Amino acid sequence: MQKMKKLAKYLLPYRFAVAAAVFLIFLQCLTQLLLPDLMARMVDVGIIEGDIDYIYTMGVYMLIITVFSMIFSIAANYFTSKASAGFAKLLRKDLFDKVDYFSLEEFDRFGTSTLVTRTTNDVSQLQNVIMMMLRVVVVAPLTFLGSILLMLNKDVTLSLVVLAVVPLLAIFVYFVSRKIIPSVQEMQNQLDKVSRILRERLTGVRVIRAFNKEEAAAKQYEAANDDLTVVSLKVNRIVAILFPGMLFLMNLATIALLWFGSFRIETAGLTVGDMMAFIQYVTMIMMSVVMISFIFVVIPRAKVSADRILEVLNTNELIQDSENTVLFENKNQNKNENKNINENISENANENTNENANENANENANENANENIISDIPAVEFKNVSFRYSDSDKMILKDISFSIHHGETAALIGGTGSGKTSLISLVPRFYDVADGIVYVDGTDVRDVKQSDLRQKIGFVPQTAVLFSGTVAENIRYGKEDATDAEIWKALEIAQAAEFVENMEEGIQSYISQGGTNISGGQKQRLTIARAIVRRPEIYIFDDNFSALDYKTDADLRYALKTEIKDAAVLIVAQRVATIRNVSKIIVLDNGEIVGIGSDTELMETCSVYKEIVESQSGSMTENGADGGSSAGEGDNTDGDNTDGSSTNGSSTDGSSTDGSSTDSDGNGSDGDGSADNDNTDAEVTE
Ligand SMILES: Nc1ncnc2c1ncn2[C@@H]1O[C@H](COP(=O)(O)OP(=O)(O)OP(=O)(O)O)[C@@H](O)[C@H]1O
Repeated sequence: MQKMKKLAKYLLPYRFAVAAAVFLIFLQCLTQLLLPDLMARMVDVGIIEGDIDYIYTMGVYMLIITVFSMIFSIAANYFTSKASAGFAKLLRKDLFDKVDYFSLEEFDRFGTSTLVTRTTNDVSQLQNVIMMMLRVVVVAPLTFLGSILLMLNKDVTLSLVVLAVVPLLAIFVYFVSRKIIPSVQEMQNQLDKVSRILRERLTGVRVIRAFNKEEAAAKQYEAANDDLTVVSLKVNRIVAILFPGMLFLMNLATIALLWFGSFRIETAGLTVGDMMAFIQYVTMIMMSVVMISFIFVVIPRAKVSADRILEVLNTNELIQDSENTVLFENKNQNKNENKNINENISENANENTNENANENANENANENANENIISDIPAVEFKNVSFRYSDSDKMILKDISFSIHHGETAALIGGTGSGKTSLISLVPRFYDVADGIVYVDGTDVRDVKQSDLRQKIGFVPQTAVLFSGTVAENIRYGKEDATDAEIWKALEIAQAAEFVENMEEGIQSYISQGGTNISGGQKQRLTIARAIVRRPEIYIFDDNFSALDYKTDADLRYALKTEIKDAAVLIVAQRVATIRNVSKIIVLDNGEIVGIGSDTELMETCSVYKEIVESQSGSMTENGADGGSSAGEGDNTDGDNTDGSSTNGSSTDGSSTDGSSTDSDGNGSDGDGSADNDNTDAEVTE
């Protein structure tokens, strides 16, 4: 009941349409009830007594009533449609808004397919039920009671005989409908399953083709489809019993009526017209019982849909803005004040020292400021952070502490599943920590509005996601009012300007759904441009550069470095070569930080890091020895080689040879890459 109340509020704005519909259906129902009596009189007076005028008069009355009935019915349908469609519109909107604010925890819990089915199919189910209920709720009881009263008015004994069948019908309907409810629930779940498999198969079509898995995919879909068919058939079998069963009972009532009616005509003076009216009343009574029983079929379905919808609407997002959110501005103000104070202090201090020393100190300070840290308060700081997903007890991150300042770049490296993506998801507060605190600009991320927090962050997820629309529209996801010039600048930094220029309509070129008409690397670059266009204070890249060839990767990082000097950058990387020049490398192993430092430091102190480096140069050696021809591995090899020669010459002496052996594969582009990389890497070096 509580549930129904919650859903009824969506009908509230359409209460006038509902009231009008109910009133019109009521009128239609009354007109229907008048007809049998008019017909009875027509037969008894007009036909039996041969009064033609009376037949005409009654005929005209009946015609007028029927026309009115039709008008009422059409108008009622208009209002019921208006109310039910409006209800569905509001409900869909609320569902969408709700889901829009779900944190990733809720998406993980529900899954995308069921959220789609709940917002579409389940809402349509409720819409249909409302349409039907508005009619049935008025028609069924009114017809039922009206017919009984009119019948009793004509012949009480005969009425009682006929009415004896009604409880039989009611009991039959009750038992059948009880069987339907669980099957309907199961049917809805199977429908979810089919749509989930369909979605997976369709989005993964390339993988399926590449691995010749069409048959397996078809089999999996077939199995789910079969399950759905089985359970749908089960429901329909019950429905199939229900209606003939009811018709049988209705016919039984009519036979009983004719049998006993004929006696009543002989003995109690029942007229033929009344007998015919009786038959119509019985039909109307049975029809109203059928209508009510139909409710029993539809309501369980609607209940399942309502439950599924309410489950979404009643979900409390695990991540919500706290009641007393603070503004970053305050912090920044403090920060600036602190900065001013520091500047004053250093000015005073400078005045008191000798001039030469002063100049040197200033130069050093400026260099440091330009290259590295801009303010004392870290842009991102993890303090003893532990984290686990809500559906599991296993701690994915354990006691993580590190910080990144504005103007600083840090790289996160570690094996697959070591927790890199989980870690960076905590910065924009996609998830909440289990323990410890994540600070952004010195403020606990739980203390600020999520929108304020995310405004500061340019997050590029691991999987490149583009929406159907133009390149410009996709980039403007990052900044709604970005000018064309800003978009081009972002594209330039993301190394995407060239290929967008070559597209027929430049930034107005259309990207099809999911970005299927551009390459993986191009897609990735557009998502990077989308983050850059908003000029955030913090950039987070989740292993986005591995989809790029090494030259583009290096060019992009160089452009980033020169264009976004003040921002803090956190890069998740798989290819060690791409981050070896970063001064702060954070090594993650099994959810724990096992080393923080520069490449040189880590090579000496961190066995996990050394292992990662060696494993990647190891694969290089194998490639070299085997004359490996994989383009991807070739890229990697070049990368390591370049990096090795520019930063760690001694330790990667071996890779130098590997590099040349890969080049000797005749991979021209690799050769190019390494030449450019030598340059760029030197410049990227922090
Ligand atoms: N939504 C989730 N719910 C439950 N567990 C998850 C979820 N996402 C990831 N995990 C688990 O958390 C662990 C860390 O995963 P994470 O994606 O953070 O690793 P990663 O280092 O980014 O891996 P990769 O380099 O392969 O992207 C894994 O064991 C994974 O199974």
